[in-house]
Order: sequence, then C-alpha cells, then structure tokens
Amino acid sequence: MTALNKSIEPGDSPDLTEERASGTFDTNAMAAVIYGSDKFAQRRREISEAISKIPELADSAPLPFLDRFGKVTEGSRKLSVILENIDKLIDPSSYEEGLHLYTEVMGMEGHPLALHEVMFIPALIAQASDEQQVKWLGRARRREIIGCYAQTEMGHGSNLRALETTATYSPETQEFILHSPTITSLKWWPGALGKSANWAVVVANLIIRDKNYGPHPFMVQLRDEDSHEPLPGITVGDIGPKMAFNGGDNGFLGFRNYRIPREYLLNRHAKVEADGRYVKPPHAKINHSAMIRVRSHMATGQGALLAHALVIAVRYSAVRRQGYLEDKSREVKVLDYQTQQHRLFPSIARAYAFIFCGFETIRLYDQLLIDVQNGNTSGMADLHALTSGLKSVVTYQTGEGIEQARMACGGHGYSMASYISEIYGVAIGGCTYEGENMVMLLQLGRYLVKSIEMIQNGKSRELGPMVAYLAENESEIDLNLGPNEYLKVFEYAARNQTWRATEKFQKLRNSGMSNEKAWNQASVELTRASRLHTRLYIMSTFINHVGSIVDQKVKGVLIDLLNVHVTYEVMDIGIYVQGLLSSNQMDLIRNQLYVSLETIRPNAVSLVDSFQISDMQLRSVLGRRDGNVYENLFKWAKSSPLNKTDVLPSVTQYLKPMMEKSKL
Ligand SMILES: CCCCCCCCCC/C=C\C/C=C/C(=O)SCCNC(=O)CCNC(=O)[C@H](O)C(C)(C)COP(=O)(O)OP(=O)(O)OC[C@H]1O[C@@H](n2cnc3c(N)ncnc32)[C@H](O)[C@@H]1OP(=O)(O)O
Ligand SMILES: Cc1cc2nc3c(=O)[nH]c(=O)nc-3n(C[C@H](O)[C@H](O)[C@H](O)COP(=O)(O)OP(=O)(O)OC[C@H]3O[C@@H](n4cnc5c(N)ncnc54)[C@H](O)[C@@H]3O)c2cc1C
Repeated sequence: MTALNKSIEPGDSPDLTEERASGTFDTNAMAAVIYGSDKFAQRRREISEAISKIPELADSAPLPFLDRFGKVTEGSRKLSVILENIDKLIDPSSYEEGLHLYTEVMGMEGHPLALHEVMFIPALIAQASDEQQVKWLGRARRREIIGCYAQTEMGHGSNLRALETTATYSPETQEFILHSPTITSLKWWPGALGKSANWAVVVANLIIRDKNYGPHPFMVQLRDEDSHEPLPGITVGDIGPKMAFNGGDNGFLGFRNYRIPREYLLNRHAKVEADGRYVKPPHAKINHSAMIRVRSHMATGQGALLAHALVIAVRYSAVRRQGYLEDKSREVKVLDYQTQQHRLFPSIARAYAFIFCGFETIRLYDQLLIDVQNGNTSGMADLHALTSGLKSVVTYQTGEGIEQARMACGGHGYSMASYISEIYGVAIGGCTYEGENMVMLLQLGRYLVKSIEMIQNGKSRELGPMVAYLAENESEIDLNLGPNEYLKVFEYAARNQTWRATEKFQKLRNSGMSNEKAWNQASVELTRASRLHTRLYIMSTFINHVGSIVDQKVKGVLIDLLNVHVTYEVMDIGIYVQGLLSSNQMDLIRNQLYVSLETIRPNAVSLVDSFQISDMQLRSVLGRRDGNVYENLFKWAKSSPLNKTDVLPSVTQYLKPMMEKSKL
C-alpha cells in the first residue's frame, strides 16, 4: 500500500505511528499543494499503486550492490518493462505522469531515456521548424529513436563561444560537414550519448564561406537504426564511472568530416538557404532554450531530491533512540534534540520553498516558449537571469541540506543502505550541469549591475518587478517581525550588496582598469549579490504561495514552516544586515527560530510523508515508511554479494597464505 492520509498501518514502528498521530493536517491535502493539484497528487498515488502490482518493475537487486554494467543493464531492462505496460500505468500523453513513472521505477541513477525526455524532445519542440517536427518529433515521442543533447566538449562547457566542433556548409552538395578538429573538441559528458542514443541534437559552430556564425543546433544520426553500430565518420563511447549517475552512459563523440543534409540544421529560428545565405534568429541566444528550460525546472527537481534525503533523515530520526533528556528510563528519539531539528527543519522549509518557486519558473518558461513561438523574445533576458541565479542557489543549498541529512543519520547515514550518498551525488551534479554555478551567478550579476546602472541613469521606473526594490531605501525595521518584515530585511541585504558590488566594479573600471579585469576583481562580491537577490526571490515566492492556500490546516502548518524559513535565512545572512538590525533584534530572531523549531516538531514526519515518495522510489532502508529499520538493515547487509560465501576466494588466495606464512 502506498502513502495514505497519515499513512498509519499495522506493523508500523510504534515510534512512527506516534509521529503520524501527532500531525495536525491531512497529508493528502498537503500533497495536493506540493504537486499542484489534488487530481495530480491522486494520480501519483494511483500510478505508484499500479507500479507495485508489476513485480518486474522492481529493482532486481538493491542498486548499490550492482556494478556499472549491472546498473546500465538494469536500467534498460526496467525501461522495456515500463514500455510493455505503459497503457496500464499512465496516460502516455501526460508528461507529468511519465516523469513520475520514470522517477519511481528507474530511480535517479540515470537511464537511456533521461536526456531524451528532458532535453532532446524539448530542443526539438523549441528549435525545430514545423516541417522538422513532423519528421522527427513523432518518432522521438514514440521512442522509435533515442536522442540526447550534445553540446559540452572536453575542452569547453561554460564558454560556448569557444566550442570547437564545426558544421561547415557546402553549397555544392547542400550539406553540413561536421568535424572535430582536436581532442578537446570531442563532445564530452552528454547523458545517454555513450551507448544508448542513436540520434543527437549536436551544438556546433556554423561555418559558411569561412565565416563563423557561432553555435547552432543540428539534428544528427549517430548510429545505424538496425544494427545500432556507430555510422562511418562517428566515434562514440562512454566516458567512464562518475561520482553518481552511474546507471547513465554519459558519452564522448567525435566527427570525421561527417555529412548531414542542409535540412538538419534545426531551423525554427535561424536558417541557411540553399545558396548559403544565412537568416538570423530573432534573438542571439535563442539556441540556448533547451538549457533555459532545464534551469527553469531545476528548482522543483532539486527540491524533490532534498525531499528524498529529508524523508529518510526525519523518519529515521524518529525511530533512532540515543541518549536521554529528562526521562532517564527511556532513550530519546534523536529528533527531539534541538541540534537535530536545527539541522533538518530549515531544510524541510527549503525543500517546500524550492518546489513552490519552481512552479513559478516553469510557468514563466512555458509562457516564454509561447511568446518566442510568436516572435516575442523580450522576456528572455529576465528569465535567463532569474534561472541562472536560481539553479545556482538551489543546487548548492540542496547539496548542503542533503549532506546535513546524511550526518543527521549518524553512522548508518554513511552506509549505502541509507541511499543518501547517491542522492547527494546526483543533486550536486546540478551545481555543474546546465552551467557551472559561479558562471551562472555572474550571469545574474550582469543583470543586477545593469539594473543599478538604470537607477543611476534615472530610469528606475523601467526596472522590472523583480529588481524594483534595488531603487528603494530601507533603514529601519519594525521589532515585531512577521514574514513581510523579513522580506524587507532580505531586500536590504540584497540591495546593499548589489550596490556595493556594482560600485566596486565601477570604481575599478573608472580607475582605468579594463572592463574584464574590473569585472574579475569585483566578481566574488557580485556572486554574493546574486545569491542574496535569489534568496530574496525564493522567500518572496514562498510567502506568496502560502498566502494562496485554501485548506486552513495545511496553511497553518505551512505558516509555521515559513517561520522556520524566514528566521533561519535571516540568521544565516547576519553579516549583511548588521547596519539594519541591532543585536537585540538579532537575539529576538534567533529565539523566534528556536520557538518555530519546537512548533514544527509534531508535524515533522507528516511534512515529509506529504512528499508521498514511495519506498520503491526512496530505495532507502533507513527511510522506510513503516520505520522497521533494524531488521531490514540486517537483511540488506546479508544480501551483499560478499556474503554469498563465508570464505572469499581472495581470502583463500591471498590472506590465508599470508597468515600461514606468518605462522612459520
Ligand atoms: C524538465 C524536467 C527537468 C527535471 C529536472 C532536471 C533534471 C536534469 C537531469 C539531467 C542531468 C543533466 C543534464 C545536463 C545537461 C547539460 O549540462 S547541457 C549543457 C549545459 N551547458 C551550459 O549550461 C553552458 C553554460 N554556458 C552558457 O549558458 C553560456 O555560455 C553563458 C550564459 C555562460 C554565456 O553565454 P555567452 O554566449 O558567452 O554570452 P555572453 O557574452 O556572456 O553574454 C551575452 C549576452 O547574452 C545574454 N545571454 C546569455 N545567455 C542567454 C540566454 N540563454 N537567454 C538570454 N540572454 C542570454 C547574457 O546575459 C549577455 O547579456 P548582456 O545584456 O550583454 O549582459
Ligand atoms: C552529471 C552531468 C551531466 C551532464 N550532462 C550534459 C549533457 O547532457 N549535455 C551536455 O552538453 N553537457 C552535459 N554536461 C556538461 C556540463 O554542462 C558542463 O560540465 C558544465 O556546463 C560546466 O562546464 P565545464 O565543465 O566546462 O566547467 P568549467 O567552465 O571548466 O569550470 C571549471 C571552473 O572554472 C570556473 N569558470 C569557468 N568560466 C568562468 C568565468 N567566465 N568566470 C568565472 N569562473 C569561471 C568555474 O566556475 C569552475 O570553477 C553534464 C555534466 C555533468 C556533471
């Protein structure tokens, strides 16, 4: 049975039952808030139920016991079972239902269709012309072909202008000739490229009559559709094991004068005519749309990863007993320690905040896609700046939160039985992919500097709503702090830091330094401004979202969680608000934080239960819904391949002779 309201079932650990009984709200109602609607939350439960009825969809062994080859094979096996049963499991036309199905069955370690769904199809939707979509989109959606997104090269990922792969137009044959001129030009990292994909959207420099028009997306067939062998002129393979995602085949790819037809340039926005005439796109960065899309989805994606770790750590902390508080007759649940609450509860608040914030950026991206299809690219710069900052802050804070969750589980957190290290490895990949965090914070930094320059030039009224606060002035704050006063505190911090960083940059530049050098010397301060600005945005969307909730019990507990969030976040940026808040006010906020931790305590398990992540999806012995951790930990250890025999061949071959020899 998957998660029910309060989720209490016979055989559950009494400790978790006690926690669920103390919850003040309906976890199904909270799930409806988390997943955007009651209907979708309900569908998730139904899909999980349907999955549990098909035993072949379960992992054939705990994934941590599989080697790389086993993980890749297991992913393909489960994928084929999914596809055989797809109509019984989901509405195949629903992207969200598909995502839930894949997340639950395939897990987070990567699989052959991950990039197909997340980047390849979206790149075709955003960048292929109607004619090209007729040719490829249906085939991709039916999974007749498997695609990936091949942009990054061994030598360059961040600086796209320095990519080396070329696509040279030949007007005589009306073809592009793809070529990898150096080792560093090999495509390197794209997910599913190594062994699974037979097609790719390849980003290469478009060259027409010796002129470089910069990176453009091309549709490229990599492998024969019957034999799956690489086509002549293509060198492709797997880049080897990684920190996580080892069920995935991130790959390398090289071209040796490989020809594709002129019609294979994805030409919704930029075109090359038969005679080699280039038709410019309406915006120089329009080819980056697949990246903007993923960045827009990353806040919810990372919020979900943080949620996984918190479900594990909070449930486990309610069954783990160690040490004493007042009652010396029974050891206390470690969740009752203030330090444990301080370690975990602000992260619960962040997970909720990231998910709510992601709703907003996904909505903004969907709107942008419509606008761009209608020729209006005016929203691109704003969304680029917003999502650049957001992906950087949420990935970093998610990593921090997951690592704290691991430590909060003590020794067992370090075991793969907790599965937290896998979640950590997957999540912090996000600090790097879709734009390295520092690089992306500096993209937002450019936008903030431009906003300050507008204010300096008397154009404050032209500022967008997200940066309007930069032109305001706040020097005092009410002692009676509520969420909106905390927003003001954050605005103060972000505004001061943005002005300070911009003025530093301008001063250096005005002293005669080059623009680039001045930028570099102000860059740490600029990234600080970007982080504060982004954290302000997260806080403000959290406050707005909670304000819109109808169910009063759900709203009540989310207000409690919001109190944890605002007090924790302000304490965390104390250094930036010293000019605004007195030490008395800081003490007051600190005390409010401690009170809010106590207020949340009875709802902690219900708050993580509300994510409704099934045991199958969680893959964690420590985080089991029933809380029966210890007997299952022992079972898990016994299932280790090392325990198949009592005496290992390595002992017979090496250790025994060594010990025998020592006896002589
Ligand atoms: C859908 C479900 C999702 C679920 C969750 C996600 C789970 C995903 C799991 C999959 C795992 C991994 C997938 C990973 C995939 C990848 O990593 S794909 C490769 C990604 N690569 C990058 O992100 C590269 C980073 N670099 C860049 O993006 C750009 O090079 C960079 C923005 C840093 C700079 O670009 P330049 O072209 O050099 O531009 P620059 O000169 O600096 O700026 C000029 C000007 O243009 C503005 N600009 C830049 N980009 C954009 C844009 N996209 N839109 C609008 N405007 C843009 C820039 O701000 C400048 O403006 P200004 O006015 O002149 O200041
Ligand atoms: C798990 C994973 C999956 C991926 N999947 C894909 C995929 O499907 N398709 C694909 O094309 N790519 C993929 N990538 C590649 C990824 O997008 C790049 O690794 C990423 O964009 C970072 O680029 P880089 O590796 O060149 O880092 P680098 O730019 O080399 O970063 C190294 C350091 O230099 C710093 N730095 C670089 N430029 C600047 C600057 N201008 N100012 C200040 N500091 C700077 C960075 O901050 C960082 O500290 C994936 C990567 C990972 C880890």
